[in-house]
Amino acid sequence: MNGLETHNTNLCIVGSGPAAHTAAIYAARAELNPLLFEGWMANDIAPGGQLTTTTDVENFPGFPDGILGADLTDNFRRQSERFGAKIFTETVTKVDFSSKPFKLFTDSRAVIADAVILATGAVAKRLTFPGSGEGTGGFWNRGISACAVCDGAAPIFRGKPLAVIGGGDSAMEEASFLTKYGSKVSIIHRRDAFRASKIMQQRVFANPKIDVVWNSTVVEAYGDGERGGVLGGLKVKNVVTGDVEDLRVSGLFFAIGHEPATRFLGGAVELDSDGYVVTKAGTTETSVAGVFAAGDVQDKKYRQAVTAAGTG
Ligand SMILES: Cc1cc2nc3c(=O)[nH]c(=O)nc-3n(C[C@H](O)[C@H](O)[C@H](O)COP(=O)(O)OP(=O)(O)OC[C@H]3O[C@@H](n4cnc5c(N)ncnc54)[C@H](O)[C@@H]3O)c2cc1C
Repeated sequence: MNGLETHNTNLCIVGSGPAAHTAAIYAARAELNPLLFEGWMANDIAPGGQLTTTTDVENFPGFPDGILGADLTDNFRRQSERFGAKIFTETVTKVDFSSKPFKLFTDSRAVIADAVILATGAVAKRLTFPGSGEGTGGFWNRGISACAVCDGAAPIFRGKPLAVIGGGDSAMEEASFLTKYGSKVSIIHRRDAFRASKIMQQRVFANPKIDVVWNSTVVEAYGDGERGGVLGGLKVKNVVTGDVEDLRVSGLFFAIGHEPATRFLGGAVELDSDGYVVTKAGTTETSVAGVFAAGDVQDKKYRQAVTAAGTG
């Protein structure tokens, strides 16, 4: 097909996280000979998906001592391969679901598939400022996280002041959740009002462990002199007055939303207003019969490895 190497398959799986690999393990064991495209830095995430961007995963059953995210995804991949799933480290850039069999394209391959499982996940949005990154001088995964539910219970946050950036329902939920662990939680919001639902706001305002830093953005994260390379605090700028204040915290959680990886679909299946694939309630069926969606690409509520694996 147009000079591309062409493959025919019963099932093509797009993605590389727990949803994609669970689907691959089940399909391979059912002798459907699935082809899986794990992407090559698709959405700037390594093959393996979001878990490759974190350290210890402590809430995935079967690993009582926790497991590194990268090791867990390596295990998923090995298990898929063990049962014969064929894995390509390429990103699917285009699809054609207008007729059966379905067609999918990477830069070098075309796939003709009877069925498709979309498991391309989502990306937790992050902010960039001095100290927010990885490596030397940055506190990503050393105090800064984009997932309070995943990381909030870590010992470095216990009994310490914490902060959340955001103003929507997730920010309210994450701040409330973090009060179980932190000594107090500051929500930093760039406006003078939240867009979260009223009930979520009320819960936050009624919680004595939460305070709100209105009209403010974080301009810098700095380290804790005593504890080496972990987060010690933030420089927070009031966008109205221009004043910069110091906020001592041991944890900072971005709760500014996720972006589902659905652009490459070009409208081939129905998406909701936030860009997530719409599935029929209680199933993984999309608007196109024979095309299924699993994991975070169709789930903006639970967004956990175990739920992604469950739908896969
Ligand atoms: C920092 C952080 C820490 C987390 N910690 C935990 C935790 O401790 N416990 C927990 O349960 N959950 C945790 N999560 C959430 C968990 O990682 C996700 O819920 C889960 O990984 C979602 O799995 P998924 O299969 O939907 O896909 P994802 O993990 O989102 O992976 C999908 C992957 O598919 C690939 N892809 C995307 N587009 C294409 C394409 N067009 N072609 C080919 N490949 C493509 C990319 O590599 C992409 O990353 C964490 C998330 C983050 C961001």
